[in-house]
Amino acid sequence: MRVIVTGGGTGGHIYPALAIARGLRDKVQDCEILYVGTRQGMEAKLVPEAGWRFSGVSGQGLPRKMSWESLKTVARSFQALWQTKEILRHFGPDLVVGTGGYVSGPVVLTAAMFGIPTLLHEQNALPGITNRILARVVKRVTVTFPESLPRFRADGKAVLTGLPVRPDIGKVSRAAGAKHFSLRPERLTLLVTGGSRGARTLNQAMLTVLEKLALRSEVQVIWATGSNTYQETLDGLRRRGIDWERPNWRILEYLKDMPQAYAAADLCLSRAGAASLAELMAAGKPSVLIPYPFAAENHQEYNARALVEAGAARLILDKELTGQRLWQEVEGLLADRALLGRMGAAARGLAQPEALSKIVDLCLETAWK
Ligand SMILES: CC(=O)N[C@H]1[C@@H](OP(=O)(O)OP(=O)(O)OC[C@H]2O[C@@H](n3ccc(=O)[nH]c3=O)[C@H](O)[C@@H]2O)O[C@H](CO)[C@@H](O)[C@@H]1O
Repeated sequence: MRVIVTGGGTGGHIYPALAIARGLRDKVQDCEILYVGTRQGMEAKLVPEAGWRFSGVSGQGLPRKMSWESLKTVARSFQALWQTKEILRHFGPDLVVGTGGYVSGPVVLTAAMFGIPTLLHEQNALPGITNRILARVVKRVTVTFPESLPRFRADGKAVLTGLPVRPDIGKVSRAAGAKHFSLRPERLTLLVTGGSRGARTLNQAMLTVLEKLALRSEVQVIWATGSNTYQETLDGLRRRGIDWERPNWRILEYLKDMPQAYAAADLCLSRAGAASLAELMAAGKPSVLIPYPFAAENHQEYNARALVEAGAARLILDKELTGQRLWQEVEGLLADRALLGRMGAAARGLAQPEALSKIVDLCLETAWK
């Protein structure tokens, strides 16, 4: 069986696509997978590094206002359609799976036009623009939240599956996770990520948290600042006179090894993108969530509420986030291991461990029926 998976722009579209690729390869003997992304997107680096075959097409998100620059973008989009046609002709897929983000558009659309079976996955309760348009031409749509079903349901294509996470998330032992980062498994560990691109406000607030934690060597920290704000974050630490190169702190641009990072963590501080939340549930980790306030229709806050209501997470709104407020929450939670345990169990209770196998089964059904 030959499958093209496509999705890009941010980790929230890329990792579900990689999870589906892995699920298909594990289930189907001789399954050949090709990942198609843009040459500029995060996927161009992440996907080959994860060991998958990758083909890049031109293009980036479509502009909202017309300008000379945006005309060039439209031209690149036509180029992407042409390049996609060539990729489809050479690879000859039995199925094309799209997980959203700009690149999904030309790839899934062209495949559908050639009569190749197509399946989409939607991560958010409010479907993104690419998936809303593509839903009209694909054979199947799989969704994370029941609330998005009515937006696709008219022709009965949409199925509730949950969000597929990388199969090793939640399967790595604490000892192996800590060892991976050369940390000590018996010590309390804080994991901090601002989604796949980092979060400036969270990074700012973290400076105060680290100022406090600098006095507590028994707490370990793994913090991915995001590539764009790594340097300014280190400058911020320097300005506050905080020596960040410590044996118990790992401050990095990006974590390629989230399964190990979750395994090592006792408490996670995070944005509330749909993939991050599904992973927190799969790993059974307590969290403090700071939703990105400018996500379409404030969907990150909506995403976060389910965990908060189940007692799995605490919520801090971005506009209320200060270093002091974050420290208050972190200090209180780190002091109560029993509470962390209950929150972690509540998170695990929300996980949808069958999401990946449901999607893989639907992929096979879509390709072969
Ligand atoms: C600002 C914005 O609109 N963000 C959207 C974007 O977020 P974003 O791309 O940040 O997506 P998520 O938070 O859902 O997922 C981030 C992914 O990146 C991974 N990761 C992150 C940091 C790191 O150092 N290493 C790493 O591997 C996480 O494990 C996760 O798999 O897509 C999500 C899914 O469509 C949406 O719900 C978010 O609202």
